[in-house]
Order: sequence, then structure tokens, then C-alpha cells
Amino acid sequence: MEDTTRSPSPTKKYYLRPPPSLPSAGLPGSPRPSSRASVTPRPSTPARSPSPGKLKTASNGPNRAATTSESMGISRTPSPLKAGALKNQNLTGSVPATLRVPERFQPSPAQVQPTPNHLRSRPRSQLRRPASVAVLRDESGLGDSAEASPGLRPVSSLDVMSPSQQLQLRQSATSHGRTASVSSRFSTDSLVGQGNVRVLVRARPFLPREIESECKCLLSMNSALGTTTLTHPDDIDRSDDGSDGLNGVPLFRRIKDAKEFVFDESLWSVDRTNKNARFVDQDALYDKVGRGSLDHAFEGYHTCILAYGQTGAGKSYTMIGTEGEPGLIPRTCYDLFQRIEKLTTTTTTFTVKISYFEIYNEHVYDLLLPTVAEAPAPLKVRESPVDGPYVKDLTTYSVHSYAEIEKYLKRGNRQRATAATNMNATSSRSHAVFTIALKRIESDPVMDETTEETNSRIRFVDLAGSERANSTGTTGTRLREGANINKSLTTLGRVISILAESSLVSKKRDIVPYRDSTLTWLLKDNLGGNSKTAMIACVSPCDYEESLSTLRYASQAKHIRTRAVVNQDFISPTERDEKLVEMQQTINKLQDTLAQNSSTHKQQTDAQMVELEKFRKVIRYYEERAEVEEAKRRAIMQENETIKLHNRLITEHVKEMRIEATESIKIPDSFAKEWNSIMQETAKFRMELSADIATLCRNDRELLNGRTVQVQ
Ligand SMILES: Nc1ncnc2c1ncn2[C@@H]1O[C@H](COP(=O)(O)OP(=O)(O)OP(=O)(O)O)[C@@H](O)[C@H]1O
Repeated sequence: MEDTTRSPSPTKKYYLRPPPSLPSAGLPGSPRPSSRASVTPRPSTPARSPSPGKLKTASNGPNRAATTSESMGISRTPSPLKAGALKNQNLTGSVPATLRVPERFQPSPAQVQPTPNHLRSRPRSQLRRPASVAVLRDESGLGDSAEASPGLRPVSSLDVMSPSQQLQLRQSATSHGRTASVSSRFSTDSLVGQGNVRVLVRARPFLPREIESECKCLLSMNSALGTTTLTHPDDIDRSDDGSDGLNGVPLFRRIKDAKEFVFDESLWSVDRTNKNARFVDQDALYDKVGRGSLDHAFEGYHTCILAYGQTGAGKSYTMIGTEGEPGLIPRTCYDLFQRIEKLTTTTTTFTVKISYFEIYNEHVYDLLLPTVAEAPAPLKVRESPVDGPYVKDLTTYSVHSYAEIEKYLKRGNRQRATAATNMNATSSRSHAVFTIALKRIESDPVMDETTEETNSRIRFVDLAGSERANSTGTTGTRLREGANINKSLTTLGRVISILAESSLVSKKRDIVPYRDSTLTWLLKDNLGGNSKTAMIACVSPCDYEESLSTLRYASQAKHIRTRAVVNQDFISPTERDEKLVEMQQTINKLQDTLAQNSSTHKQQTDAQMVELEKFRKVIRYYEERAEVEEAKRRAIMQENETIKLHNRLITEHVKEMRIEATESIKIPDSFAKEWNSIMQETAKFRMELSADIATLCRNDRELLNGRTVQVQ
């Protein structure tokens, strides 16, 4: 069944025992428990519970506590922060018993390599690659990435290149200060200054489930040539007829679908029976990539090691490792403090700071917080003009011993988001970035002052696995995680492709879409800037499609050129004094400018004050006017009220007088009767008078009419 939320706590399969010289009672030395329940899934809003998940066997329980420096009784390495603190100590070459190299960090006799000088790249004489191969590759330029039929010839890139491409590549090589026939970029010390991203491919052993289902090995490698050949499963089946062959691939038979790639290193970790490829265990891997990276960090370069590959291909095993087989990160940290022990003197001291974060669903989360919140807030990514993109408010710890780093690594790995998929029961669902900031301080014991500082950054990136939804059996939250993982890896692929193209062909570089994903934005410097970068492409020995895609991806990355510089500030006493004078002058200038500005500012302010006063006066005038008007209005209103009252009183008085007058006049009845009869008589008289008048008028008219007839 699918897990739907994310467990914050399952420990990625990373364990470290203290060195044998330390008390190890109760430490996790036993093999990882085989039973593993499914992980508590992560909710869609990134919420993490501090409870440990069950995916990766964690170093929980009593054993875990015993691994801290305190419980192990490790006496801490004297702090290298202050030169003065070390003045009276004899540190030259003596390694405390507690820091002696434990067995698991020591190379097996078969893999013993010449001890490298910690501050120098390895001499060319130690390189195992035949010169003829290097010449052949370098002439082609694309030879490393070209896929060819192994039956024809190992490196066939010349066949696939047009003459113009070859010319362009030669020009490109010459413009970078190299001859076309001698390659420096394939050497282990090719990471000096400008150089290509080193690409190593590592094939992991068969997993129990693959052995059970009788999967065939599709890979073969040749360590000396650096070639990796991938054979199509159909061809393996055809050749599986009992004939002699190399890892199932017949030696004298041309196989149509086989793909061959050439890398800086092809690392065979499948089994120990391969005649052409030496078995590369964790220790040999550290020799091939980790040690050199640390050398460069001590020289002052930023370095980066990325692990890429399909889910379950061995990225976390390579970077973090297991209890008994620590990976690159713990080995580098251990070696780091070993070297610091040796190199610390009265004039040279070192400081180490670490940080650890993950990118989950395009959000950045701090992996080193002392306590994990239920729903931790994602951190913001910012870009500084000097340091490039960085994670704001990321927790950084100063560490003084391997034991301290180990403690923080365990904390971070516990908090990293993992969840089960069909392909890998302990699948990482996030990209994890572990950073070590190393500062070397050279000081002048006489003056007791710092004269030189070198700042370098070692970055380890354990990318989440690329995957196909159907093969990993993902739905819901897992599918969304997968989509985000694939999105960021696709953006990484586009960035690699553009950078590789512009490194190969001298044309104007397209805009590199660093900002299209949080991963590429944060890795901007490591991919195309100030960093010596190595990519370890991890492949499964029996998954044709995924391995082919990983190998193609890795092939492109080989062509990226970075421009690493030593991050050093050297200051001699004379230079320092000059700088101080210069800075004092600058301060004086700035103070003058400030004073000038303040006088100009004062003048401007005075003029503004006058204006302001004018406005205030106007406002005051209008305010006074308003007050007078208001007083007038109030007086009129009052007068009006008085008049109204007066009118009311008069009206009432008149009414009273009228009533009084009516009441005082009393008419006697006889007078009334007489009055009525007079009125009746008057009316009668009026009627009679009207009738007489009417008669008279009629007579007059008749008279007038008669006269008129006579005249006629
Ligand atoms: N070189 C190796 N030697 C022995 N075992 C290995 C090797 N590489 C990988 N494995 C084993 O293969 C399994 C898957 O490896 P791992 O978890 O490292 O894969 P991954 O690439 O990190 O996967 P994901 O991206 O899903 O986290 C683990 O059990 C691991 O121990």
C-alpha cells in the first residue's frame, strides 16, 4: 500500500561506529534489522513529526546516545580557532590515540594507494589511464559521451563527429590553453583552475530481490579504459547459451544494441569476479573522488560531489554509506580532522562549520534544527552578489572534531524525508545538501595578526532518485513528490545540457535556467561557476532503460567546464597598513559627503519651514473667520428664538382678548327677534325692489323699441 505522508525521522542507512580505539560497547555494530515497516507518510503540507519512522533502520535506542562525543569519552581536538591557544602544544604529526584511523576507514591492502600530499594534487605518474586512450578521447572531444558498438572499437566518437564539430572542439580545447592531443581533464588532478566536471559511474551489486527474480547483468566495465557498456536485455537473452562472455556479454560477438560510454572513472561495485574491472568498495571510492576533493578544499577551492541516479541505484550508499561501510561524507569528515590535526601549527589554524538542508517538494528545510516542528517552515533562498545563492537563516554549527560532525550528520539523516517506493524501501524523497565550510587562517605570531585567510566549501549533494511513476508504483503524495523530483532533475538536465553545449562549442551561451528549480538555483556555482565539481552517476546492473538514461545524463555533464578559483585573502602587514589608510580616506570622504549633504539638507529644510509657516498662517486666518461666523450664527439663532417666543405670547394674548370680548357682549332676546324681523323685511323689500327694477327695465326696452319703429 502507498504511504501518504512523509516521515521526518527515519534514519537514512547511515551509521558510524567510533573508531575501534574508542569504547564501543553498545554501539550499532550489528547488521541492519531486515524487517522494516512502511514509513509514516508525509502530509501534503510539509509536516514532520519528530517520531522516528521505520524505513531506514535508525541508530535509535541506547546505542545512539553512545555515539556522541560525550558518551564515547572522546577528548575533543583542541580548538584551532585561536593560534595562541596552540602555541605551547606540540602538534606536529602526533595524532591522539582517540583519532587514530579506525579499521573501517583504512584501505584494504589490495587498494593501498600512494599517500597523497594533502595540499597537492596527485602526480601524474600515479594515473592508471594509458596515455593513448587519453589522446584518443581528447582528439574526439565527444568520445566520452558517444555511444558505440563495443564490437567495433572502444571509443568511436570520431565516427559520429562531423569534421566541423571536430574542428570546433579542437579550437575550444586550444582556447582553454590545452593542446588538442593531451588531455588534462581526464586526470585526477584535472580539477585545478578551469576544468570539466569529473564524472564517475558506479554500478552497485544486485539486491536480494533482483537475485530472487534472476535478473541479468546488463553492465560491463573496463577500469583501465574508463568504459561502461550497457547491453540490451534481449541481447543478453540471446547470448545466454552457455558461451563464454563477460558478465553475460559475449566477447567476440557484435551486439547491436550495446551502448558504450567513457567516463573519468567507471567504478565496478557489482561483484569481485570481473576480470576487467577492479571491485570498488567504499574505501576505494573515497580514494578516487573524496580524497582529491578534500585536497582541493585545503588548497582553497570550493568543491562539490553530486550523486545522481535512479531510485535505488546506490546514491545514499555512496554518499552516506552504512554502519560498517561509511560513505564519502563521513570519510571526508574523518579525514578532514585528521589533516587539521597534522596541519595545525602556531601560525596555521582552521575553523570548520557545517550545515545540512534538504529540498523537498521545491522547499528548503533545515536538517540540523535541534527540535523538529510539526510543520516546519520552509527556508527562503536568497542571492548574494559575493556568495551567490544561499539559504537564509540556515543553522550552521562550528565543529571541532569528527565526533561532533558525526552527531550532526546523524541528526540530519534522521530528519531527512524518506519513504518507501516499490523500487527502494528506503527511498530518499528529497535532495540533501551537506556543506562543510573550511577556513584556514595564517597568522603572524610576532604581530599576533591574521595575514592570510583561505575559505573553501565542500558540498555533498545526495540527489533524490530519478524514477518512472509506473516502476516505482507511486500514487498520491508519493506521485507528487516524484513529479517534483523529476521536475528538478529535468531542470538540472537542461542546465547541464546548456552548460555542456556552450563548453563544447564556442557560441554565445543560452540563458541557463538555474532559477527554474530550487535545486539548480542553489547549485548554480557548483554547476557553472567557482567550484571543482564531480558527479557520481549511480546505476543498477540490471535496469536497461533507467541506466541508459543515467549514463546519457552523466555523459553530458562531462562537458561542463567550471572556473574554480582559490578563495584566498592574503594581506601582508604593508598591504594591510595601506588598506587601512585607504579605508580611512574613504571614511573621511564619506563623512565629508555626509556633512555636505546635511548642510544642503538644512537649507532645503529652512525654505520648507517658511512655506510651512505661510500655510499655517492661512489656516489660522480661516479658523478665526470660522469662529466669528459661528458666533454670529449662534447670536442670530438666539434672537430668532426670542422673536418666536414673543410671537407665541402675542398670539396667545390676542386669543384670550377675543374670548373675553365675545363673552362680554350679551344681546337681549327681544333685540334679536326684532333684528331677525328687520332682516326678513329687508330681504322682502329687496326682492320687491328687484322685481320693480326688472319691470322698469322691461318697460324701458319696450319703449325704446317702439320709438325705433316710428322713426323707420
Ligand atoms: N555499492 C553498493 N554496495 C552494496 N550495497 C549497495 C551499494 N549501492 C547500493 N547498495 C544497496 O542498494 C540499496 C539501495 O541503495 P540506496 O538507498 O543508496 O539507493 P538510492 O540511490 O539512494 O535510492 P533513493 O534515491 O531511492 O534514495 C540499499 O540497500 C543499499 O545498501
